Amino acid sequence: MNPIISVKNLKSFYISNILDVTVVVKAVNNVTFDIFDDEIVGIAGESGCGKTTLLNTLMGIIDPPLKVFGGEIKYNLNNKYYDIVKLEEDEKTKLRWNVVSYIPQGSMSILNPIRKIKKIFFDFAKSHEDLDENKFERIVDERLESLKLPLRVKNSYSHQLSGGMRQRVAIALATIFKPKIVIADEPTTALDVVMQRDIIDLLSEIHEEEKNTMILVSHDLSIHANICARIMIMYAGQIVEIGKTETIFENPLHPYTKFLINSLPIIGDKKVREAAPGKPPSLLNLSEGCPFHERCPIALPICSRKNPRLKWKTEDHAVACFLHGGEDTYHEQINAKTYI
Ligand SMILES: Nc1ncnc2c1ncn2[C@@H]1O[C@H](COP(=O)(O)OP(=O)(O)OP(=O)(O)O)[C@@H](O)[C@H]1O
Repeated sequence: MNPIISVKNLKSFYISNILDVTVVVKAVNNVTFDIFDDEIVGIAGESGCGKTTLLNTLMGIIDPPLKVFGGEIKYNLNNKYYDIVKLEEDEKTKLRWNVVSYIPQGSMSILNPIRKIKKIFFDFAKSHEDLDENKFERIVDERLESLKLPLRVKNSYSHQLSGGMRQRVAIALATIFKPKIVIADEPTTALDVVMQRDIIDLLSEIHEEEKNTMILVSHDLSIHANICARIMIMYAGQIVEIGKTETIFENPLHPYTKFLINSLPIIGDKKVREAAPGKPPSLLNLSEGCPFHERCPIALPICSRKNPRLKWKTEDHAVACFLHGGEDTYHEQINAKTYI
C-alpha cells in the first residue's frame, strides 16, 4: 500500500538569536513515518515534545523562527507527488482546506467573537477561493446539518455557543470541503468528558462517511484508544514507537510508552498510577544518547552514548530502543551547527 503522506528524516527546528548567541530548539528531530489512506493515526506524547511543530510542518506552515533543516514530506494525491516543504505558498494554499485541512489547537477560540458564525464561514471561504455566495451558503447548511448542528448557529456569535458546540462549528469549518486529509491538534482539550466523547464520535463519523485520513494529536492516550487505528509515540522531538493501537496498549516496547500507559487511570483499580520519573529534557540542549536515557529505569550503558534508530520489530510495530535492537540501530546526534 502506498502512503498518502511519507515523512523522511524530517528536521524542523526553531532558530533564534539571543544576545548574539544562536539558539536551536530541535522540536522535530529526524522523524520518519508513513501515513496511509483511510486511517486514523494518533500522535501522543508529553507537552513540549514537538507534536504541534510536527503538525505545522506537515501542513507546510513553516514560518520563522521555525525552519526545516532537512528531510522531506511527500503527499501522494491521486498518484501525483508533492513535497510540501518545497511547495510555493500559492500551491500550498490550493492544497489547504480542499485536500488537507487543519483543526488547530484551541480551534474554538479561532472563531472571531465579533462576527456571526455565518460571516466567519464566508470570511474563511473568501480567503480561499472565489465562491458564489448562494452556492456556498448551501454548502454551509449541508455541512452543519450533516454534523447535526442546528442551522440557527449561523446567526449566533461564538460566545453564545457551548464549548462543545463551538468545537463542532470549528470542525465543520475546517472540513467544509470534505478534505482527503484532516489534521487535528488536541481537538478535545478544554472540554468535559461528555463533550470529549461527543467530539471523538463526530470525528469518527466524518471518517466513516468520507473515508478520509486523519492525524490526531493528543497528550491523552485514552482519546487515541477510542478512535485511532495506529499510534505514534513522540518523545523529545523523535518518534520512539509506532504500532497498531491494540499493540501499543497490549505490548508496548519503549519504556516511555510503558510509563504513558501505566499512568492511565483504570476504573476500580486503586493502585497508584506510575508516571515517568523526572522531567522531559530541554529540546534546547539535548544530551548525548537516547533522549529518554536519563529517565529510563532500565537504561543500558550504550543509551547514554548513542541514540537508537526506529527499528521495525514486526511489519507494523517499530521502536527506537536499544533494549529491542543492537548497536546497528543508532544514529549520530544531529548537530544543529551542521545545518546553520
Ligand atoms: N516559536 C517558538 N520558538 C522557539 N521555540 C518554540 C516555539 N514554539 C514552540 N517552541 C518549542 O518547541 C518545542 C516543541 O513545542 P510544541 O508546541 O511543538 O510541543 P507540543 O508537544 O505540541 O506541546 P503541547 O502539547 O504543550 O502543545 C517546545 O520545547 C517549545 O518550547
